[in-house]
Amino acid sequence: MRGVPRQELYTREYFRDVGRAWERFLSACPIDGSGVRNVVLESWARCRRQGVDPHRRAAPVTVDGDALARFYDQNGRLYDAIKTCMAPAVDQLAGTGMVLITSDARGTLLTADGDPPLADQMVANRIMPGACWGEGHGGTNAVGTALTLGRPVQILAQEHFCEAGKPWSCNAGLIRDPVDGRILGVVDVTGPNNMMVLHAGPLVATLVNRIQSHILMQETAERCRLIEMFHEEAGRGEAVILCDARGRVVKATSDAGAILDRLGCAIQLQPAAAIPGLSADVIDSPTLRGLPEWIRADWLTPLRVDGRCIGVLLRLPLPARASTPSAATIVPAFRPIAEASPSLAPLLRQAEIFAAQKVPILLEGETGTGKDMLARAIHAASPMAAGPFVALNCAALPKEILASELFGHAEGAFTGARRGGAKGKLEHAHGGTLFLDEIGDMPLELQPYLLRVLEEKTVCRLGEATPRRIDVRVVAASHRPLAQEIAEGRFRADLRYRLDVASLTLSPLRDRAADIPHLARALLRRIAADAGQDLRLDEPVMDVFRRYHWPGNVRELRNVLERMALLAPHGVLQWQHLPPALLDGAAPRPSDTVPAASMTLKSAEQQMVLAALQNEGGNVSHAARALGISRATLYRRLLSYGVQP
Ligand SMILES: Nc1ncnc2c1ncn2[C@@H]1O[C@H](COP(=O)(O)OP(=O)(O)OP(=O)(O)O)[C@@H](O)[C@H]1O
Repeated sequence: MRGVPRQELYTREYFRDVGRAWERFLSACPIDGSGVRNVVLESWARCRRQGVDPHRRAAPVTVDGDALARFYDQNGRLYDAIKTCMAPAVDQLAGTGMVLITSDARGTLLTADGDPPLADQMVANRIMPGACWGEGHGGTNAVGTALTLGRPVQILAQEHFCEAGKPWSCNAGLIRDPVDGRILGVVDVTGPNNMMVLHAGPLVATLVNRIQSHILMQETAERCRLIEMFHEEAGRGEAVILCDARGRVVKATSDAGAILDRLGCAIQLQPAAAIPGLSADVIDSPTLRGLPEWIRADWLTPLRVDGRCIGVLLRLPLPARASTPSAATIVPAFRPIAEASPSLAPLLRQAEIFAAQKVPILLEGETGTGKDMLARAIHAASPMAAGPFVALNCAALPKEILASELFGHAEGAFTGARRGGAKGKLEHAHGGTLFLDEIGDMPLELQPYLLRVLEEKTVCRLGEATPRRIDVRVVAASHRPLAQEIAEGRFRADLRYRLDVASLTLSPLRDRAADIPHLARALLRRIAADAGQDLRLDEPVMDVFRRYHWPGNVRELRNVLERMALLAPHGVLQWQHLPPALLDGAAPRPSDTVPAASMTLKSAEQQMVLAALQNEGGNVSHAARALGISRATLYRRLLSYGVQP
């Protein structure tokens, strides 16, 4: 094998040698020293490896009929540029003995225009839109081989691997994206005349340049429009990345790179760098298929012109909140919970995903942790939101009444049954959500019936045999872990498995001390709004709140705040308004690192001091006197407990 000087390429002898070498190649005979160009021999070897049929007389048509219109759409920008820039050359093809071809990046032809006398031969070999001349389909040819090698290529007559190409010589150049250099497609000049095609290089290069310049102009105009939209849309202080329709970064705020790092996306925010998986196609797909996991759907703002997505704004969560989903990035139904309890953000993210499905959801958590509130938010965030939300407490009713409340009853089903029968909560909740609170207290005998309803999605009223179809999402809650109820024989394992398709456990307030200030302020805002009064919490009170054990969880916190609000004449809730139980119970928690003995002593002293102050109505002098210490000592003590006198 050797490189062949250009002037020898179009001699009769060369083509005779190439023809012989091809025959030998097909019969698997050695062809060393055949004189055929390396670029051709290497391509033949690739074709053989890919199983291309050398006797193929026509390239395969891979896109036709309705698919052709979609194909032009998908290559919209390239196709427009080709049509605009090639029109003058196409108009002058008559009498030239030439064909002008363009293809996409796979070698599927977008256009094929020829001198009219060549039309029949073009059709016979499938030099036409929709036919694929990629090397793996059409064998060695300028379009396919240029795409494979990533550079301009000429392939002359016998050098083609398939018979379909042998009547032609072709000269191809690559169209590259002017922003990132990616190959977009090919321009190719083809004809039966080797000489003419060999000298078509400048024509190919001119057409390629025109097409690339046209695309560049379009891209530049679009980027300017995107930057305008960026300034209109992005708020001050936001961390935002602006990407074009292919996910390529156009602009980013200075903090965006660091946030991306933190989110685990290792890309450098340089011009033309692309965010993998972020493109107009993904954004326009109904389920955002292909969107990388680290990007949340609500961080995306598609930017459209005439309905077409030309780019996207990616709003990143700010650094302090980047490790967990922030309240701002959580769907509105869950936002009040997230704002009051930031530590619940990961759980709410899961709830958001569960809410979107119709699966049963099980909520576990101590009393007062917010199960009822979460159930309502799940309903509001679900596709059933427009339907009813019906709640039933399974612990509150005797067995017979609970059965009738849940399943409904037929007329005469039992003494006292309603005339005409009555719907149960399951039927009332049709098209919506049924919240079964304290499910762990549902009598064992009723549990199989509920299980059947969940499995068959039908309900039979008591005293009736006809099943009625219902479309209900069940959210069940239990303040006792159901696993323990099953172990003690009070709950059926099969019902738990059915309910436990998606389960969420709300942790007790004492385990999320960081939430306490947020919760206290959120609850106080609500109490203040109800009372039509301005209410404020003194910081020392917050310290007591943080230390307290909260057996009644959020409900208890709300009750404490309501009580304090009643006692606070000027709307400032201070430590002297705290209920004694809180002062008594605000001893340091076992998790504190103070040694046990000193902890007891310290807490006893603290309780004594605070109780004295409370007894004296907050008067420091009187309390100091009652305790037998100086005012200065009392102040020092209070400061050491974190209480501002
Ligand atoms: N994250 C939260 N943000 C604001 N308020 C909350 C939150 N969690 C709970 N609450 C409030 O606490 C109170 C108790 O909540 P909820 O009734 O939802 O608890 P629960 O777990 O269902 O209690 P139970 O097990 O006793 O039925 C309600 O007033 C609720 O509004």
